[in-house]
Amino acid sequence: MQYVSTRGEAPALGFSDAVLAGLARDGGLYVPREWPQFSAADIRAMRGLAYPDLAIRVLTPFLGGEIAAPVFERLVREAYATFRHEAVCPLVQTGKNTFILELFHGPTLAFKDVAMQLLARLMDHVLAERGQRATIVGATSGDTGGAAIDAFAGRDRTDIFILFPNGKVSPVQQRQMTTSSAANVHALSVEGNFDDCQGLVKDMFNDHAFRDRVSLSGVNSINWARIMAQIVYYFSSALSLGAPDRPVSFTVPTGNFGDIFAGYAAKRMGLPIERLIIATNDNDILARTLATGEYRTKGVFATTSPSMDIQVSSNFERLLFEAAERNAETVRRYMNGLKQSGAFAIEAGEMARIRSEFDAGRATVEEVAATIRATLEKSSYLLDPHTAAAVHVATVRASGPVPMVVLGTAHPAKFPAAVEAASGIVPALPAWLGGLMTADEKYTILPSDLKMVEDYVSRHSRAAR
Ligand SMILES: Cc1ncc(COP(=O)(O)O)c(C=O)c1O
Ligand SMILES: N[C@@H](CCOP(=O)(O)O)C(=O)O
Repeated sequence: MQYVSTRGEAPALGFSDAVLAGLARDGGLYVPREWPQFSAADIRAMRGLAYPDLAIRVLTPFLGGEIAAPVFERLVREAYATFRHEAVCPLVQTGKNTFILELFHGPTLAFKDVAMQLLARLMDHVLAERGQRATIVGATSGDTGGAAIDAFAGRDRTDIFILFPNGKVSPVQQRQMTTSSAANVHALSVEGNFDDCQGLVKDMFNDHAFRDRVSLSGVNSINWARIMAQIVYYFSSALSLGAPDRPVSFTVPTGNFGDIFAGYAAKRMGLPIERLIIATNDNDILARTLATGEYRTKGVFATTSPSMDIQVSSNFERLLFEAAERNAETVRRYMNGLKQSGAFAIEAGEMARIRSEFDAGRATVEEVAATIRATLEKSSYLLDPHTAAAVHVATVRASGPVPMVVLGTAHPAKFPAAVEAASGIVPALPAWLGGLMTADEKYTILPSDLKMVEDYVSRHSRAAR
């Protein structure tokens, strides 16, 4: 299996190189050259598999034989042994034909753990085999950072630098990043918003001299392995609801478009998915794009679902590549438009292809709060604000007999203030995180300035030459 860049000007790479590369050298994102295919019979044969066994079955074709089967199996089993629920990602029924796929039973209570626990082990393995070290940078609007720090803390072959927007993440999210005592962990509070943090990360990758000097790797969903690992839970939930003999739809709380792109990938691999519904908060660039055919950035609003406070939705580039029938020149043109004027218009044929697979809707802060209240009253189920945004959109958009699965992307205890304001209930952190709110914090505040961030990373990375 080879991986190609959405911008067509970087070399195609094998699996291990694509995982270490993160962003392609032409600024594009890696995607598999072709989608592995599972027939209905293959999918039927997956019924009843435990989550790690299913992950091994679904993900092995992506490895291109580069990781020995027993090694991969061990890494997968270790990754999902960190989850506190036996099913890893359980499916909970909340209405007649509606389900929440709970993705928050990992160490940091967000769906990011599902991919990050595996990615850290894969990277460690590849680096150890090559006798190399890497410098990892990541941008977070709150959840990726904590998950990455948990997964990489104490790993000798990597130093990890997480950029989060100063004052714009929840206190629980911040402490999950700032209370690690591991020497290889660096939490950087950037004076800006998430898009600034993500822009800095991409600029570091596009500064090739810096990139090579520190052996840069990334753990955001620009890294193919993040998307790859997230494909598995689309299979697990659809199988529980009768796949391949019964189609399923998904509504996904969306920011950087990684999670829902994993659903698109599952569909391309043969999983019978009827609709993929993008749910945004007030930062509704993707809902507007689906409605108008134009991707146009505007200011970012702070909402009660901060992890989705995003304008530049990285993985939408992967969908554009597919919608343009893998024409990298079209993707380059769109991305140049985005860089120069903050906008680009998507051609009609491409928009039609996107609309044939996706719907989109948004939930305002008030609608999120009302949904938390209503779901508690109706189903005795306490939602976090991100999942609530998706439940609202699913309720407005879904109809018909096809089961609707909403991705439950975070535990409500990560956002106690918003959940309490909406429901009157203060969700408690699980016992294993009991000391989080009193532990000492350690972080560095930096301006949103490429040179200053690069200097900091260079000075603190053991991989820097
Ligand atoms: C809790 C939560 N829900 C939803 C999202 C959006 O996911 P994605 O960025 O993959 O679209 C995020 C951030 O990524 C998140 O942390
Ligand atoms: N919402 C994310 C933003 C980064 O997304 P990623 O999936 O590309 O890592 C977060 O919580 O940090």
